[in-house]
Amino acid sequence: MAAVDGGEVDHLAGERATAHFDVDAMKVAWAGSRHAVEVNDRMARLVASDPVFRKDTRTMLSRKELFKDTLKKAAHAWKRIVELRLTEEEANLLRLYVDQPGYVDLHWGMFVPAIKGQGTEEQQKKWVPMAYKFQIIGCYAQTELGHGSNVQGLETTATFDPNTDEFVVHSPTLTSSKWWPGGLGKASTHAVVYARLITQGKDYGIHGFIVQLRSLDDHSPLPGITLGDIGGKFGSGAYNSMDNGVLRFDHVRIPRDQMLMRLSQVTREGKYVHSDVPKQLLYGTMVYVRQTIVADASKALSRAVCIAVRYSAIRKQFGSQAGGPETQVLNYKTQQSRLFPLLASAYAYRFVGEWLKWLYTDVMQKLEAKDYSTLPEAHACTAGLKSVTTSATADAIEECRKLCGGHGYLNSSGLPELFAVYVPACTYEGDNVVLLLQVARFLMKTVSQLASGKQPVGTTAYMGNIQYLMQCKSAVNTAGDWLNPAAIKEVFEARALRMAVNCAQNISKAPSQEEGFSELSPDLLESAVAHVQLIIVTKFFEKLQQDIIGHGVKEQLQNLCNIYALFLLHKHLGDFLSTGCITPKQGALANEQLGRLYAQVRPNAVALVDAFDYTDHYLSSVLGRYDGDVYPALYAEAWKDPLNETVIPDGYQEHLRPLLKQQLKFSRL
Ligand SMILES: CCCCC/C=C\C/C=C\C/C=C\C=C\C(=O)SCCNC(=O)CCNC(=O)[C@H](O)C(C)(C)COP(=O)(O)OP(=O)(O)OC[C@H]1O[C@@H](n2cnc3c(N)ncnc32)[C@H](O)[C@@H]1OP(=O)(O)O
Ligand SMILES: Cc1cc2nc3c(=O)[nH]c(=O)nc-3n(C[C@H](O)[C@H](O)[C@H](O)COP(=O)(O)OP(=O)(O)OC[C@H]3O[C@@H](n4cnc5c(N)ncnc54)[C@H](O)[C@@H]3O)c2cc1C
Repeated sequence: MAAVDGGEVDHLAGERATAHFDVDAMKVAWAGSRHAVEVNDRMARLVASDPVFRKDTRTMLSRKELFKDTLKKAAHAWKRIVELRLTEEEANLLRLYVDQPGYVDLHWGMFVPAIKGQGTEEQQKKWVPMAYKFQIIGCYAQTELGHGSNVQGLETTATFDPNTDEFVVHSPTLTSSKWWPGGLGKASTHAVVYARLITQGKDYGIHGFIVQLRSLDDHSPLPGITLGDIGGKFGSGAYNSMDNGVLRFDHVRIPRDQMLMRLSQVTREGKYVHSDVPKQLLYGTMVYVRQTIVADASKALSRAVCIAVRYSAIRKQFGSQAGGPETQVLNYKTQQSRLFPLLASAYAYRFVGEWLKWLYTDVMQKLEAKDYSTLPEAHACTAGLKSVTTSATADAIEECRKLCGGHGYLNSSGLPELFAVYVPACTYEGDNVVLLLQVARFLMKTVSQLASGKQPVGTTAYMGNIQYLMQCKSAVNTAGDWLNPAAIKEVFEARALRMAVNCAQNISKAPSQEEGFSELSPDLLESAVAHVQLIIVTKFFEKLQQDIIGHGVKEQLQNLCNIYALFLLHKHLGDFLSTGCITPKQGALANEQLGRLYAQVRPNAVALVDAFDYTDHYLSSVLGRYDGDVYPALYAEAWKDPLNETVIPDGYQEHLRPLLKQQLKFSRL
């Protein structure tokens, strides 16, 4: 302890020695089980030890080289999966640790789930085995040039022709071109295409269809199909490994049985039949993926935080008196107050992601039993958590870059690429603002039902306590009182409910519900965020109620949970004050307690990021190396840049030499 506070520990081994908890047990808490630690570790090492999966020069490749490299890695990964007879769990992890976005993400992540979720048993029997053996490659073609968020506004048509028992898929306008689907540009042979179903002259809205795009013999586009890549994207390397595509149909015919018919059918005669299931199940694949994106947020955030914490323990600046050692930047209170809430958020998102996976599985089981009652909550939770965790994670990765100073801006820090790959998560699978407005809509509905005496359940159950929560005053009197979970939960519940009720009251004053919703939408966003943050805080507390084993593990998690909650309270102090949930004095006490908690985390910080159990290969950061040997690695990495392949740069003879020889002179000189 003294060594850390005194700034004498100058390498990571020393940092690890100051930890007050059992790191191996924390690895289990983080991964979910001992089995999960073992399989994660095995797959990460398998990838790290395979030269085909190297990624240290990735940011120096041209787009074409990068794409070819992605194809190579995907094929090699598949070869290893088959050779080693990996289970589905192992195969998913292997792909995760390959860590290069590519067509396989959409094939496994959306194409297969769309067929499983929306196809009949017969359709699943036909298509899923082909997809599982990679005899076909699929993508998810929903978004168009003119519409992404407004799914009901899509323009592609699928018109039933009873004469031939086929659908005719067509792109009637430029804006109806499919635009963005990952894997579509160059790799996919098939797509699940979302189009307006038209039969017997009537438009029945958006439905899914399986459409073959490319020949299975030579990969050329099938007649009537125009397709390609939509062009380079943000950042070097990064998401440019993905072939996001454009696709147009010119009266392309597909058999009737390639309409995904689990939710509704078109008969041989062309009659439209809708099963008695909610039509929102059409959006089921998006709900599934949003749930996986929350788990991904904790992965991305923990990677960035791992890099920033380790480097902050190595990096020293100032503080040297009379030749004494300088201070580790991790010892600066400002560095701690920026970094430790992000560390706490990584753990918070991990646990809420775990819970969301449970919720999703539970909802799916209920749907199988034709109980659709929990669908709105599943939608609100997945949409809200996707939105809040991805926005915060994107901001946090950028903050970690800044926390690493100048070196954080180098590609070799791993942070620029991580940011560029991650930031579109705020947009794909639903723009974060659009999704929060869905949560707000759900909250307004719940509030309006309170008057009729309907008891809210699940994550809105707290709203049932409206009499108390609308008028309660926090009893916090000292900084230490903020360590009481009940005190924290109460103010988070009161804030969320009061914000929702304020919005509902203001909407009710508008000429119409719709106008009120639109006018109040900025406030509704904040109300939705307050509700989602309450869910995250609550699920962290619930995690602490579980059986957590290992010396000191629970105590560390308690600290992180309190940091997460009190950091939010500090950041959104305006909400808590304006709704009268706390007084300014109580706000100041929360901040005081935060400072104390940071001091408790400090000696454990490096061990807390070690518990993520990331290999150096997965982190791909010279700053985040496990051994902390940062400077030689930074120095060596610079020499790998193609610019350093020659001492004299290309272009010297044409452009530098003439300049230096002053053959071009200003006439006035
Ligand atoms: C392991 C591998 C993983 C692979 C992928 C992993 C990570 C991602 C990696 C890379 C990215 C790769 C892929 C990206 C893919 C995509 O982006 S696919 C395209 C995604 N597109 C969207 O998300 C579009 C967003 N828009 C919408 O979801 C809807 O259009 C919207 C909900 C905004 C509005 O729909 P609309 O029908 O107009 O709705 P209403 O507002 O009128 O609502 C009608 C009622 O339906 C309820 N509802 C809406 N959505 C859902 C839903 N998903 N589930 C259940 N219910 C839903 C809504 O609440 C309304 O209910 P009430 O009438 O109020 O009761
Ligand atoms: C990297 C990446 C991968 C993708 N992969 C796929 C894929 O595989 N398959 C696929 O089908 N699609 C894919 N997409 C498309 C993606 O799903 C859409 O881009 C996303 O849903 C957002 O829709 P949009 O582009 O139409 O945004 P827009 O809706 O046009 O958003 C523009 C702005 O308008 C605002 N806005 C829109 N509607 C409202 C509203 N009602 N109220 C207030 N503000 C609003 C938004 O907040 C945003 O600020 C991908 C996108 C990206 C970036």
